[in-house]
Amino acid sequence: MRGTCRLGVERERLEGEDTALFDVRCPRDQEGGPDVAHGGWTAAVLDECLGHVPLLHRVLSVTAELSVSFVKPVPVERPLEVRAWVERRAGSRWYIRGELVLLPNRALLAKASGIWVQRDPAHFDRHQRWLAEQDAEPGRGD
Ligand SMILES: CCCCCCCCCCCCCC(=O)SCCNC(=O)CCNC(=O)[C@H](O)C(C)(C)COP(=O)(O)OP(=O)(O)OC[C@H]1O[C@@H](n2cnc3c(N)ncnc32)[C@H](O)[C@@H]1OP(=O)(O)O
Repeated sequence: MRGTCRLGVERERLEGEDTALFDVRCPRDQEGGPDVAHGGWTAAVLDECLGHVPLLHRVLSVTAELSVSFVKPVPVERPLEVRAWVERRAGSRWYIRGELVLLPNRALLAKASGIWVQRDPAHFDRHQRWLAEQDAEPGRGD
């Protein structure tokens, strides 16, 4: 699959059954320090890539938990790669891990693990109904 996204994911592909590879480049406008990515970009791109693993299996899911280790500063506008793989599945939960590396040497920059929960296509419609209830009853909070 080819394309671009605002996070700088340029290409994604499955490698075997349970691993996906993503060509990534941090856009200059995601800079958080001189020539390095904002940590929010690193977390977002790992969320995006790890969350695509169920999608590549035609399963819709949302992120329930995400943990990120920032190992090294991430340079902007350099070729990077994310490798994401399924650690295990339990019920509707997908436990997924991933790493962000600097090409060509594959030096580790960040790693992540998280839980994605399978949803049906009505997920966002239910959310809109919940939001309308919130608007109808300000102060309720549940
Ligand atoms: C998705 C449909 C999309 C359609 C359009 C396509 C667009 C393209 C795709 C776009 C993609 C965009 C993607 C994005 O941008 S995702 C954006 C960031 N994430 C979110 O917005 C998620 C917000 N949270 C929720 O919606 C709910 O809290 C969820 C859905 C996560 C759980 O809600 P709820 O609690 O009501 O669900 P349930 O009671 O039925 O439990 C279900 C299962 O989940 C397990 N569990 C729950 N919480 C946790 C947790 N924290 N850790 C571990 N596990 C947890 C639970 O044990 C159970 O497991 P099992 O017993 O079944 O095994």
